[in-house]
Amino acid sequence: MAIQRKKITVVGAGFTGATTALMLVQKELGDVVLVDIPQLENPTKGKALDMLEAGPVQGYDSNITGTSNYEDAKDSDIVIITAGIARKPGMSRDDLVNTNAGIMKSVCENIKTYAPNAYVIILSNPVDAMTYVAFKTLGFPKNRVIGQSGVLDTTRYFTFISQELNVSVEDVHGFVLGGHGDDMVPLVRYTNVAGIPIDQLIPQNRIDAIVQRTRTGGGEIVSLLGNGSAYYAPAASLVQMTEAILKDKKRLLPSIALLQGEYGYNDLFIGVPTILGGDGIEKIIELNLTAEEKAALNKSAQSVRNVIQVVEQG
Ligand SMILES: NC(=O)C1=CN([C@@H]2O[C@H](COP(=O)(O)OP(=O)(O)OC[C@H]3O[C@@H](n4cnc5c(N)ncnc54)[C@H](O)[C@@H]3O)[C@@H](O)[C@H]2O)C=CC1
Ligand SMILES: O=C([O-])CC(=O)C(=O)O
Repeated sequence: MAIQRKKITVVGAGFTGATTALMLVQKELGDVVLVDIPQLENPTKGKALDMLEAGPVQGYDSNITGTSNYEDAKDSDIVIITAGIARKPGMSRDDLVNTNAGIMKSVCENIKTYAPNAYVIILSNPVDAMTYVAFKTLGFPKNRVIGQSGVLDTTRYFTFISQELNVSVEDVHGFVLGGHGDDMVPLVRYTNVAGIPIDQLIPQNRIDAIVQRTRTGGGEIVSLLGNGSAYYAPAASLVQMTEAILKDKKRLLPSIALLQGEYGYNDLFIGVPTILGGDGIEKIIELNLTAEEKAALNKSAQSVRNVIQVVEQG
């Protein structure tokens, strides 16, 4: 049988979804189907056609179509869910929970019907809880239901470190653990620049400031934009995760994964280091944490549990 291009569906054709779609075709990771609600079918088709027409200039052959019909997502290899409302200044991500839980359930019912073998990556906020809602609705195995937060939080952390030291972003390594909220845990002890621990390069008070700016990085953008939230770095993060899966790269990237005993948590979706490859989350990496790091992670885990409780009561 002829080799076929991969099929990637992006649900939600707003700021994050449309930007993700463009970055996916720019990298020729597959043909993209952009899905939004029926009331926005024409604008969704229009965005997709506009992106398709950039192909000859940019040199990509990936196809991209817009639709409100989930049948067009049939047999997708990857589904990325960005559907939902975004926060505005003064709101927390958790304020979105009730609206977005309803949207997530309806989207996942369709994905379950039309793309039962897909690897599903969730972006909609509050993303740890939305990944849990998606998992419950889809009924897919846990390796195929993956939330995005840590790649984004980590790329922000790296940006601030590289700016502080005036070094290439390519030389900064490490990651951020925990829920995608202001309690997230940038792991300073595991952060280095070309192998040199950052506490040998940056004074403690500046590290503390970078950690704090990372934790509130999403809010910083929300305040600046005034009417929505970040989309370029979130889209880039989704594309990196998609590429890791489609190319079976076995990248060690932070993902929101279902923990069943790892880090001492049960039945909790939260950000942890994972191996992302051709079978989705192929492994969760368990790190030794100091008492202080574990306490910080416990606090973040409790925040996620509180939001999940709202979902379950609603
Ligand atoms: N996890 C993360 O790191 C990040 C999460 N987000 C979240 O992603 C979500 C999307 O953000 P934006 O794209 O900026 O918002 P947006 O408002 O620009 O786009 C959302 C799109 O979802 C669509 N939509 C709503 N209900 C739908 C349904 N049932 N089926 C299909 N599409 C539906 C809307 O019509 C809209 O076009 C928000 O919840 C935001 O908080 C955003 C950035 C980072
Ligand atoms: O801050 C928001 O609401 C969107 C988001 O999750 C981020 O940019 O980290």
